[in-house]
Amino acid sequence: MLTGDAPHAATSAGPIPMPSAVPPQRPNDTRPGDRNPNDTAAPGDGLGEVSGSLSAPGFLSSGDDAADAGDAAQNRGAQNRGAQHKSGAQHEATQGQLFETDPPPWELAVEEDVAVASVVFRDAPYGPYDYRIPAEMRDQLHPGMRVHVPLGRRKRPTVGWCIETKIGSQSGKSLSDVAEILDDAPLCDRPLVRLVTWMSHYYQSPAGQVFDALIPSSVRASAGTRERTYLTPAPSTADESVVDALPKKQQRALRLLITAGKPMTASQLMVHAECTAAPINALRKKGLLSEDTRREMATSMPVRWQTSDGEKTEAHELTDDQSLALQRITAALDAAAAKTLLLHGVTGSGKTEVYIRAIEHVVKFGRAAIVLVPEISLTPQTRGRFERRFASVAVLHSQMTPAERHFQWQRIRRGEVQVVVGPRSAVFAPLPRLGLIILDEEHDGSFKQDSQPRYHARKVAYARAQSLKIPLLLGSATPSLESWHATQSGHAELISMPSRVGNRPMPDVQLVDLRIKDERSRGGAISRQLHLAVNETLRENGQVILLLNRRGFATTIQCPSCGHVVACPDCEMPLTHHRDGGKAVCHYCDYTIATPPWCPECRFDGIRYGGLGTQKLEVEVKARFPDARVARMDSDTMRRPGSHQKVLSAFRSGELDLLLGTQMIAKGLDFPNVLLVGVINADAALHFPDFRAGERTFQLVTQVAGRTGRGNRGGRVIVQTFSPEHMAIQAASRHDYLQFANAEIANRRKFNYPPLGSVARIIIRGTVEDVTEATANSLLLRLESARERLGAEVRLLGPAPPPIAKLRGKYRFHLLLQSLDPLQLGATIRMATKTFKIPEKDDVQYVIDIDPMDML
Ligand SMILES: Nc1ncnc2c1ncn2[C@@H]1O[C@H](COP(=O)(O)OP(=O)(O)OP(=O)(O)O)[C@@H](O)[C@H]1O
Ligand SMILES: [Zn+2]
Repeated sequence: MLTGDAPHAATSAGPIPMPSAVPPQRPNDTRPGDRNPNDTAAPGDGLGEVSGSLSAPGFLSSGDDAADAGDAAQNRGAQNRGAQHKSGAQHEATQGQLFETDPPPWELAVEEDVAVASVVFRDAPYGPYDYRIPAEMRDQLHPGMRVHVPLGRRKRPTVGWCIETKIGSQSGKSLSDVAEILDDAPLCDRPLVRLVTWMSHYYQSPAGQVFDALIPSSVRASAGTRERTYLTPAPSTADESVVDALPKKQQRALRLLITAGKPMTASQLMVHAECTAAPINALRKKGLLSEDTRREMATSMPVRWQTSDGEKTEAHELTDDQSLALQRITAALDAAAAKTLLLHGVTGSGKTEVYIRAIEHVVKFGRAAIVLVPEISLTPQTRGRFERRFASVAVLHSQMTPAERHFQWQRIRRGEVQVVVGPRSAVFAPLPRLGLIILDEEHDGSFKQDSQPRYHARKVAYARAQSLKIPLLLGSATPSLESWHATQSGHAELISMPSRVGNRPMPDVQLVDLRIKDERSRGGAISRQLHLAVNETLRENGQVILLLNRRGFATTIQCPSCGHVVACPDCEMPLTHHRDGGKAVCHYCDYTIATPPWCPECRFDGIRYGGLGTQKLEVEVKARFPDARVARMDSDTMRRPGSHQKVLSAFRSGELDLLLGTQMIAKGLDFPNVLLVGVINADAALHFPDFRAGERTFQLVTQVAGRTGRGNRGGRVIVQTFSPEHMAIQAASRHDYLQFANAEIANRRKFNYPPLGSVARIIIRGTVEDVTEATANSLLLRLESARERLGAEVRLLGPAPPPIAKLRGKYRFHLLLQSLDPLQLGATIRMATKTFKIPEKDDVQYVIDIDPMDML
């Protein structure tokens, strides 16, 4: 979400126009296939099929809800799909075949045949292109390895990824040769290579770039390793007379190496034989030593993190809800089926304990699990909960050094790890015997990557689980509508845990209507009720959490005389005033200036800071409650590694009374002494021009409310809002997920928004505004003609300037595509962009975002 904790409501821009009716497109007799035989992104046989079958069930990508939507056009879509895709059982079978490991093709080969490698590249041209595999490399080259190959007319040596090895025909003789193999072993196994090609196809992102997302750069660069050369006696030394004929020192060194019976480096041998380098070099020259160079970790990695914030974790005796949930999960595990399960458990229902038990079941059978969590949840608390229950856990997080990351990756790949816990990229963890994937807080926005490849970890996890025939477990107190809808349409199994551990009641939520003047406090952000409640809580030695989802001090800097708003020259967004350091900062690009003392337009002395950020709230809190020990948690105060942990353990141990901050404090925290949660402005995200605004607001309020009432002392919540009657806020105040989900699904159905239909977005950006717009328009024309040629039912909207119309000095336009069928959507874009070239002088780029999570 760019650089801000919460992007500012872009008040100047209106909502993206979304006409309410889908213009009916005449369906063609021939339904568009989703793949093009020449398509670079779907190389090889059947890979296009894979993408088809993975998205066909519509789960998380929507697309087959047509049947329950009921109108004629939609039913037509359903029939089409019926014809295209096989029924459940058949479908399973196809998928099984697709994911089976093929035998190495040359086992079946006839002699004249040529071994060929398909290679993809990071930069254009992306490939895949075929290369001949020289005979001596045949046994060494496998998919998932990097190679050096000549590329282009000038035969420029280029690094590429091998995605397939196969037998080519005689014409293969004209192919260039693979020049060099760069890896000793594949960096990913075949199912992962297939995942790459699927992602490349589905997200329309070059496979070479997907590999880069999959394999950490630290692994590609062998961070923290060095090359060492090991010596062993050469075969000729088996002849005693050869050894006997050597000078004394050489003899001694060689005999030592022979009796050692294991390889040694030259320096090890020097120590053992108490000699200098000279005799060893002499032996080398005589060919009496075999050398073997290997790359290995420079040192064993120190474990740098502290595994606890002071919480004690023992195994709990399961509640009835937990036992039932666990039974359903273990049944899926035992059935070895690619089943998706949604664990909908209210806040504090003990979902983590269920995950741990499920993983114990997996580990018992020698398999391993991945647990994906939002980055923000990678607190010592989460770590501790897993690390204390399993012998071998790898926690991946953003503050690891490259060497640590590489070290963990190697451990994981060697099969030494039972559980990998990490943010979205951990979905690619190369566990050799993966048995279960879990997404905790599966609704969280951080699972979507906002740079190429713009994948969603839930969808990728789904694809990986399907291909390996293992269960995928999604957990949340506020499931995404995508996952919820999947349970309603039979694509996922719903497991509910409707009550809290120990039958603790859900906290009482009180709404404060900020429209009523008396409710607001004069000049401050804290209402009278909230003020009283904080005081009362502090008197009882309880702890308080206050949520304000906007960082900084003041969110606008405006001149009261001429109305000028100080804005970023590159993004045209209002700058946020940060009191520490007296800075004005752009939350989109981090552009920073000293806060202007007077109006830069009219020189009026008395510029005003409007709006409210966490820094200002902190000042107010300290003034109102001078005796309280207060800490602020937002991305400004949490920059340094370990700062999170420090504040949280101080809060747990009771050294702090009040924690205020952005959404960082809303998630996952489990502190029994929090008796009061205050939400300063629940509507902050409600009026965004985004169809998910209501969903985000519901999730945020429900999640932060869930931080209280987790101990024996109860808890309550005060939510300040200008829209107390809004459905999302009403439902959150009653902890009523079902009411929210049903109402929201009905809303989305009106416009076929996800999860009922699929959306894609193309962002076009450039340095000159009208050139950029013209490019967007010509892309639109191509999309229209592709739609026509494919007979695809796709709605096209735009081009229009998005709410962030300028970013980092570039003008932006976007096009939105909507369809009930993700395959038609993908095919239309693929066809339209296939040969779309923008002249270099225009300086315009475009990015495709499939299933976008924001519209900014
Ligand atoms: N069976 C049990 N008996 C007693 N305590 C339990 C049991 N299961 C879990 N707990 C405790 O209940 C608390 C809440 O559990 P947990 O944090 O897993 O909830 P959660 O469902 O993940 O909530 P949230 O969605 O709010 O993060 C924890 O302190 C946990 O140790
Ligand atoms: Zn900016």
